Amino acid sequence: MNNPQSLVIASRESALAMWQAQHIQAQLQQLYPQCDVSILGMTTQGDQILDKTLSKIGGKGLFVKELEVALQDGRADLAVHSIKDVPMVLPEGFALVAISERANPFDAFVSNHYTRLEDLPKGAIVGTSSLRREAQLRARFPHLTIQPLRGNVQTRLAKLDNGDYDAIILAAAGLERLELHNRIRHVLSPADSLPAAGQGALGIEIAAHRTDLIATLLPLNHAKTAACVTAERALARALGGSCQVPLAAYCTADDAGLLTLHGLVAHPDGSVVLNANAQAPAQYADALGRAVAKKLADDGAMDIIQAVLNS
Ligand SMILES: NCc1[nH]cc(CCC(=O)O)c1CC(=O)O
Repeated sequence: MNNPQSLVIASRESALAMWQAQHIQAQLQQLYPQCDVSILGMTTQGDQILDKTLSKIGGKGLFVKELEVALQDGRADLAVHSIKDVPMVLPEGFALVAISERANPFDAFVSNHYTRLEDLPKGAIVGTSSLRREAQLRARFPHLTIQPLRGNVQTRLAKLDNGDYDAIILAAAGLERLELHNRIRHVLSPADSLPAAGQGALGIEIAAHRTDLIATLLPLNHAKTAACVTAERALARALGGSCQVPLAAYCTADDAGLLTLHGLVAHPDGSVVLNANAQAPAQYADALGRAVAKKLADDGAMDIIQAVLNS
């Protein structure tokens, strides 16, 4: 059935999540002009619990669970997520049907007084609550002080502007979507900060029993992005990854469909950084992810990950 009468999109209520839901809403409205496409905004546990480090309270699933309940009970047809916030293994009964075209995949350096990471003096305070960002920063710039920073994008910027930090690291995509690109001083190269699996891409989730929606939503899928994100997520999944571990995965595709996947696992203190990469045609995206994960595991990644999970 490719002429839906109505589609309800479940979304978190943060400004970034709402922008993302509206972005998909506009695409669906263009595909199906007769359809009534609406957004159901919801607050999730992840939005409410701001006082603890996210990795200690259950991780990324906290941002998607309420949306999944709405999918399950039929209040919504699809959920739009930043795919980097979606756990590598979906709960039983849910499926990702589409991954839309990726925006800027990189991390951004944001500061009111400095232009680049290289310019920060010894002891300068950099805000991030991502173990992935922290580990890479500590390895490359051991003279910096890393301090936790949570909240939505606007909250984090307000904490920077208060003077609590000399600089903060945020995903470039989030800032660009919110028309805050003027806050970006410098986009970090993958060598300075390899991004999280799926960073900058959106994932469309449905309840698995809603097979009627598959054909409807398939046009939202961007094949090249989907192949890259599939490889990145396979790597993260093979290493038991979530935001609870300092893990990065970034894949590019050339015009012939050849994927190049980079993976990184690092100790949060920056003392060990493991890198691995490999190439494969797009149809082997999942195997490519597992192959790079295997290289990292052979180099000792599981010891680092276990130590972090036990700490
Ligand atoms: N962890 C929160 C989150 N989830 C998605 C984005 C940005 C958009 C994206 O990566 O697609 C952000 C903000 C950030 O990491 O700075």
